[in-house]
Amino acid sequence: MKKHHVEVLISEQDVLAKIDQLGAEITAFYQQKKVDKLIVVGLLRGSFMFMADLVRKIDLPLEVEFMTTSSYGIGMSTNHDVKITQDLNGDIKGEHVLIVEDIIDSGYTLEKVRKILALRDPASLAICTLLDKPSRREVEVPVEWVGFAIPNEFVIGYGIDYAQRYRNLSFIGKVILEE
Ligand SMILES: O=P(O)(O)OC[C@H]1O[C@H](OP(=O)(O)OP(=O)(O)O)[C@H](O)[C@@H]1O
Ligand SMILES: Nc1nc2[nH]cnc2c(=O)[nH]1
Ligand SMILES: [Mg+2]
Repeated sequence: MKKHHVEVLISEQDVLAKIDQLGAEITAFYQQKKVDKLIVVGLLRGSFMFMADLVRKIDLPLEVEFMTTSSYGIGMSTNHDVKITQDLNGDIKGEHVLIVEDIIDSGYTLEKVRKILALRDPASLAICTLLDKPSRREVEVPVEWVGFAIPNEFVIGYGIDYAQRYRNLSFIGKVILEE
């Protein structure tokens, strides 16, 4: 870990207000489609906190699943080699699936997960990400719900790490490198 400090980018209050809004939009969308059950898939580890708060704001019958992906290791850049280190437990054929992610940056993680899950024939597949860094995109991925579009800063907190630290912060911060 390089010498650095952390500044607040999005406050806890703003994060929680956005999640209220996302939960209401997601609920209305699937109610309108008369979906009777949703499978919400969180991508570990980054999405664990967002997932926990978001599902409490989705007022639909749902099941929770997790998949573990990894591409950033201990540094600040992706190696583009996204690994699925733990798969879903259940079958999603014929199910309505919502993928929940903390951040989309290059797009490689969500592109891979979206492709893999689409091959399993779900009834529908959608993505909700809390953060989006559009200026960093290297591969295009359709994303149905975005919480905040953010500038090209290395962010941490609210589940997101720098070398595995800071996941426990309640706000989204940015890492400022020193020297
Ligand atoms: O759009 P991309 O460039 O693929 O980057 C986004 C992904 O990178 C981070 O995960 P990471 O692989 O670091 O693992 P983690 O979720 O365990 O922190 C983040 O949580 C996203 O999953
Ligand atoms: N911690 C962290 N992981 C990321 N993965 C992709 N973008 C980011 C980022 O800004 N911060
Ligand atoms: Mg991740």
